[in-house]
Amino acid sequence: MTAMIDVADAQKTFTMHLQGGVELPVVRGVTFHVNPGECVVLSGPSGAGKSSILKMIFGNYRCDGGRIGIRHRGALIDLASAEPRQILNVRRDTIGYVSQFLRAVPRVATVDVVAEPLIASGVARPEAQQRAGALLHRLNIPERLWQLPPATFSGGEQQRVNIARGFIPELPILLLDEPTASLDAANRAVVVELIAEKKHHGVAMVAIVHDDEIRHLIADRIVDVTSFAAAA
Ligand SMILES: Nc1ncnc2c1ncn2[C@@H]1O[C@H](COP(=O)(O)OP(=O)(O)OP(=O)(O)O)[C@@H](O)[C@H]1O
Repeated sequence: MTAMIDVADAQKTFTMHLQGGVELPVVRGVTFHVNPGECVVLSGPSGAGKSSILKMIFGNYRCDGGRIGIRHRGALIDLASAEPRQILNVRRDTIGYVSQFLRAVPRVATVDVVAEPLIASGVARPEAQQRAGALLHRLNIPERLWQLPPATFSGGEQQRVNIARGFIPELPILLLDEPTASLDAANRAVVVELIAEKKHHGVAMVAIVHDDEIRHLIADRIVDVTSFAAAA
């Protein structure tokens, strides 16, 4: 099977320019792949480099070496050496990222915050809003809140809006950074279902989850990043 994500020997060292150029090696030799329809969960203790690896795959952190192979519109491209414009194209058409926190534009109604990625990809506004509403409904955001901006919502409500916004586009790769962190059991179960549906549609996912129960429910494989820790 052709992998959607193929990371080979990737490494990252942070250079602390404000601390006299101190070098902080974080990971090296990062090697794993993700097939379509598969969810790989990164495990390892706090500070081991899980989020850094996710950001390397999203092109937020540039690698110092190795390859981040991404299947984009049928061709394999290396994000480790890609130009910024190509990274933006990959984010538009191929890789979605669900971060832990919602970064919403002020004064935009919740339903539009969720619908926006679909509208940006060419879906007509009424259909995008209808699909956004269906997802908000599944995630137990009451309809009376849909026209309000999410800025004043509770932490868990904001996270569910964020999940809806992250899951709504139909992209072939999805990166999940603690998608269930502040959710109750019922909403955690909805997220597990949404992940299962993405798998069914062939989406390749890389996730960070600290909850052991969720990890075992969603993981097809677990990659322990401790083995990639760079010696300081
Ligand atoms: N932008 C950055 N600049 C400098 N150091 C960084 C940066 N991002 C991460 N690090 C360092 O890299 C190491 C790994 O951090 P990372 O967030 O990837 O770990 P993690 O395994 O995701 O941890 P946690 O489970 O606590 O979120 C940490 O020591 C962190 O301080």
